[in-house]
Amino acid sequence: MLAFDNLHFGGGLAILFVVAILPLVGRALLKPKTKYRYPAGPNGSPLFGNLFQVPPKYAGPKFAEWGNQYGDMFTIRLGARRWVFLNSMQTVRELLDRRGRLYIGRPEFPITQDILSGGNRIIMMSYTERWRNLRKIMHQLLMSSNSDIYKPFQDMESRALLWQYLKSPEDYYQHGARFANSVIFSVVFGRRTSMRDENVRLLFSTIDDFMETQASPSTSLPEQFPWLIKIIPRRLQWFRPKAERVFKKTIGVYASFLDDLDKRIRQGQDPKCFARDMTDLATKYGFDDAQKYFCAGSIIEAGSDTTRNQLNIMLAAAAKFPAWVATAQTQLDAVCGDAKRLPTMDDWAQLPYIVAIIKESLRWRPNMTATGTPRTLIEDDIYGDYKFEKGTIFSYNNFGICHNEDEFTNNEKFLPERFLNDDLQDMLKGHLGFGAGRRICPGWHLGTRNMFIAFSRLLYCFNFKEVPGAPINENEIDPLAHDHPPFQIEIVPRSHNHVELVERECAEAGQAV
Ligand code: HEM
Repeated sequence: MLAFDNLHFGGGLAILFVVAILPLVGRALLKPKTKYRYPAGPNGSPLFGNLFQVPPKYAGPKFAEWGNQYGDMFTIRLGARRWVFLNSMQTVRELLDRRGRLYIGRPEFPITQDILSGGNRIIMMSYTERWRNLRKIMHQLLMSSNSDIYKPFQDMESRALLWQYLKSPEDYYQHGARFANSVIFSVVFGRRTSMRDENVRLLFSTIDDFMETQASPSTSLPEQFPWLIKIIPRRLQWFRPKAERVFKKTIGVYASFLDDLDKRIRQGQDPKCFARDMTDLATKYGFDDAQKYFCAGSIIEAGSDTTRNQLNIMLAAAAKFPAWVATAQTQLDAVCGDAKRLPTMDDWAQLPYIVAIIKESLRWRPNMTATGTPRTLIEDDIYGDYKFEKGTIFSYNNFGICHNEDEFTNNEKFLPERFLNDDLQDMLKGHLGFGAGRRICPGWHLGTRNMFIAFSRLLYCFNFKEVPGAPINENEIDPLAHDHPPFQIEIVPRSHNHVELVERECAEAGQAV
């Protein structure tokens, strides 16, 4: 979808201006640069390239189709920029992993990063010293040796999750959102959250604002023509007022998290949380206030929505393919008995099937990134017959690879068994759910532990069914469904004993939020 929704008179003028100069720029773009050689790809229009062939939502199947047509790689042009898509696990491993040093930048996002995020969102940051410092802070916070620190929060919040599923299963999507948000908020700011918190509601609305603008490569016309921003007079930039408003709102929400922490400390509380160390580290690296706010806020944002979506994906798969749920429950019952006790993180080694479910849920449907996450090449590179120019954008064709029969047989089915192999315990192997190379998700360890505790407990205590007359469309699980259910689903306790177990073990955690 193009960013024409709030078009006003200034916007109209700007578009006239753009249309007038595009032919000149188009000619320059089309000039062949014989030094470089790129994989083939679908034809597009001279000026906009393939921009209008990309569906604005749920673009995965279109990219899978191109992947099937062109093999290992294909090239498209979105606006002014050339994108190469990698269509096999092998090319992703070779280019993004083995040559990760080169494939480490991010493209320019002149609206969603420079204006809407004030240049501060780590996910869209180019390869700069600030990005390197932020990654160091994230690693310090999220490294696996810290897992004992976040384990109690995951235990408590997953108990609250079960309680809420029991009491109001129709709000399952909100309970998942609260679970994910409260774990990361407790780790970073030392406080649990509830969906009634105004700040949590505002946080999710800032994520929506951001994702709506950024989600698809074709979301916004000027974003695909970065030079445009530089030449359109500022007062004619029709996208700017909204982006600036969102930036202001986002900074306000993030600042309120740190202000609230300061207030609690002044009141004599001594919350043990990472925000305190993070602020010291950010000061050490010379971050200004906005950069500090985004450092904390980005972790909350990244840690909340991804786990929430992953829960929705697992639920959809459970309702559509009940056979694997029965296998999971047999293993859970063997370890925890008949509603005797809840699974815990210490059961990890005895529950390999749950670990396989985590990996299959990351493969079966993409979380936020059906078409992968882009990165830019920071030096020229040669691969086989191809020669790529520095600055070219690369992405892994996430949906296309995961739904290619040569990579995954019976790819449409949810089959955790496919991951029951020697690589089972390497949570980054065999799928692209956490990305690849040096931009890989730094929160993968926390993310997988979130999934383990939530998946195992939910599958132990509940059954999931499609609602008659409302089949789940697994190709359209809305990743931004904060205020409405992404699909209808029937959630029922497995037995009276399981109800009693949840009442007994989870009431305290659940009633407090
Ligand atoms: C189910 C859980 C999660 C999934 C599926 C997920 C997925 C992803 C993906 C696909 C990327 C892009 C990687 C790339 O470009 O190759 C990413 C980046 C990132 N993730 Fe996660 N993530 C999850 C949980 C988390 C958590 C819990 C945190 C932090 C608490 C986190 C923090 C980040 C950050 C900061 C980045 C940006 C890294 C960069 O650009 O350098 N994620 N994540």
